[in-house]
Amino acid sequence: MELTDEQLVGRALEAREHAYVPYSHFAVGAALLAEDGTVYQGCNIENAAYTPSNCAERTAFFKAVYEGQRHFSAIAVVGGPEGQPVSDWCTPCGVCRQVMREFCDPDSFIIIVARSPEERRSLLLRDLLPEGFGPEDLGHHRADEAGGGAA
Ligand SMILES: O=c1ccn([C@H]2C[C@H](O)[C@@H](CO)O2)c(=O)[nH]1
Ligand SMILES: [Zn+2]
Repeated sequence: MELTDEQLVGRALEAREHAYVPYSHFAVGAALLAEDGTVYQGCNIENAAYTPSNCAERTAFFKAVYEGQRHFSAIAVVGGPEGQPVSDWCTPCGVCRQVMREFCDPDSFIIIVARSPEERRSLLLRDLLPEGFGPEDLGHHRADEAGGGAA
């Protein structure tokens, strides 16, 4: 049975529980849906040196790519002050939008931002990263496709 958007947000809320955020105290969770139906969860992971911090969205993408996934349909993202229920929208940062651009079709990949499983907004990657720079701009096909590599 296909996962609903509501269920994907539930998985993002679950992931948020694992956020390691001793510096910002802003906890984020993400749930990335691969085209084969597998869900990869991610949380933000901060660092005393600050710049090595990783967002929830990228944690989910990097877990998935490591597991061999290259095709994705959607990601749900929830975030807010640690220890409190989510009460506002949390949209992906620019770095995460660029990571999405590497693996996802801007015209079909959906970013679901949510305050709760019931209160959601669905955004298209194209609208969050207009005229983005991607693999094709370097003459690359998607790396997993036949004939991948330089065009
Ligand atoms: O969409 C977002 C926005 C922020 N953060 C993280 C980065 C940092 O750890 C904290 C505050 O910016 O939230 C995410 O994980 N995803
Ligand atoms: Zn980010």
